[in-house]
Amino acid sequence: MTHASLAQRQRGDVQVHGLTHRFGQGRPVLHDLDLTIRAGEFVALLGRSGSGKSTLLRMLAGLERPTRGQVVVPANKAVMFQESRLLPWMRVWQNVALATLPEGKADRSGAERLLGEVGLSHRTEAWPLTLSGGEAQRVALSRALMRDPDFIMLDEPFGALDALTRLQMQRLVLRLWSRHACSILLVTHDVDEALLLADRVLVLQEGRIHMDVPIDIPRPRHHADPDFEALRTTLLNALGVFGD
Ligand SMILES: Nc1ncnc2c1ncn2[C@@H]1O[C@H](COP(=O)(O)OP(=O)(O)OP(=O)(O)O)[C@@H](O)[C@H]1O
Repeated sequence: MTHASLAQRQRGDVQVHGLTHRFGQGRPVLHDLDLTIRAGEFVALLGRSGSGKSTLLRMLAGLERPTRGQVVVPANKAVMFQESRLLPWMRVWQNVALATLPEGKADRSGAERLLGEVGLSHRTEAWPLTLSGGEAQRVALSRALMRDPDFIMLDEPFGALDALTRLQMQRLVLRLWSRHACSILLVTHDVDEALLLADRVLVLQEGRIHMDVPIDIPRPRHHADPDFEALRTTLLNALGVFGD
């Protein structure tokens, strides 16, 4: 292996080999899955409800151990969920700075800088319960970025937001991704969201990768672009939407 490719792997490749998982004695939820996410790549994971998306994300996040197989993930990683999971008794900046506490000190200026990046400079002193849903997710994004992670996992991060806020958040994620040069795995139910954001879209079906589609449309992307529409049809077909 060359120095360059070794450095790249150390910086952030995610590698999954032969991953199989079952809960208890049930049938496998993930079947012998292989997957690579290259450093800096933005991958979206689509799949019908119950196809195993969150289970795969939890394995990558180290929250669940696979029944069988190998998972190699950068040590410096972060996860963000559909709920912001902020601590209500801490101010916004403290919730963000909390991510650095394992290193021993609360980095207030780092937290405030990131809150500025997500457009919340004016809310650093606020209590989480006074935030809108979109603001709370911006705080959660800042917290995820606090330790300058190589790999971020986003599990339906905008699923609970209204359509307009969701569009704003999608644009924000793209900006943050290009600025912070990390890899991202986005779990979503939203085909358009996957197509707007990702370099590559994976379709998970009953625990297997049924489709792996590179999205070669230049950014910024538009819903009405014919290539976008063609890929939307392909992905909706793969999800079985037209078969119901
Ligand atoms: N802790 C658990 N114990 C038993 N079964 C589980 C557990 N977690 C998930 N499952 C099962 O594993 C399968 C995959 O679940 P998972 O949550 O990964 O799907 P998903 O694709 O993320 O679904 P959704 O889009 O609805 O969130 C489902 O059949 C689910 O019932």
